[in-house]
Amino acid sequence: MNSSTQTSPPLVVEGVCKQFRRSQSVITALNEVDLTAEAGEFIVIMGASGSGKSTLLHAIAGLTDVDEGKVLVNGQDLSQLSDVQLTRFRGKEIGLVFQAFNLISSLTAEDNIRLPAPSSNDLSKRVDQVLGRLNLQDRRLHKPGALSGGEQQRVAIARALICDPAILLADEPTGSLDFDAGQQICQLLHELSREQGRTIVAVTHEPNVAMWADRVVVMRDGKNIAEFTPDGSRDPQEVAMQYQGLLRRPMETV
Ligand SMILES: Nc1ncnc2c1ncn2[C@@H]1O[C@H](COP(=O)(O)OP(=O)(O)OP(=O)(O)O)[C@@H](O)[C@H]1O
Repeated sequence: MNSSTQTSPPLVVEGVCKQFRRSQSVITALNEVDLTAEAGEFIVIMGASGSGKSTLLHAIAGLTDVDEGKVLVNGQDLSQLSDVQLTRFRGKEIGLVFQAFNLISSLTAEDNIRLPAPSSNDLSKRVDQVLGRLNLQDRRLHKPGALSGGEQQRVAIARALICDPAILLADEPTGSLDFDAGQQICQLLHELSREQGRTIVAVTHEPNVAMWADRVVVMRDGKNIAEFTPDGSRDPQEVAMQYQGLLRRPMETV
């Protein structure tokens, strides 16, 4: 681990570029993206389809190599790690949550949560803590098929938190949920960032999700062109107006 671990922000993205080659064409998915996230910040990334949101999240998770620039998590430059080191580092420092939950259907909620954690003397205590915090104690022995969508996503978040990662990344975390369940997940992410000083970065299309963020980063054509701070009124229309206003501004003024 890098010696600057103690003082570095949990997440620094510096000048990251990523292109994909498709037969004759080259697609610029990320174009010199810079982003710093502090401990306890809940950041939401919004942008039109194809603007590079998922590619950025994957680059932060070390799931996608970048062509230029670097991603530092807790001071560690991901590009300096071998594949084995990166897998180990990701398991410890980066929690991942997906739209489709990605739980193992044959395992109970408790065993899904336990899965990524190396066995240790205090693992059972940690599992109990996480189950308790996510209000899942009475669901611990249920398999995913016997859980609601919101409960499944809470299990997925518990699994992402079990190793106490520096950052939690969520790709459309409410995309498979109805409105109420989605709002509960947003509130939970908001509370986790506050209570635990956890840095959370979520990708979404929905103003209903973005309104819970400390900071909304707006992406267009692979570039984070602007950002704004929701005013705390939890008004999705207000967030949608701010977002659309920034998105419509000509490139030279943003
Ligand atoms: N593996 C890949 N191979 C080729 N092109 C890709 C690949 N992944 C992403 N792209 C392209 O890169 C651009 C950015 O894609 P990305 O998935 O990051 O956008 P997004 O903002 O997350 O979109 P959406 O909201 O639809 O999920 C798009 O033009 C996409 O087609």
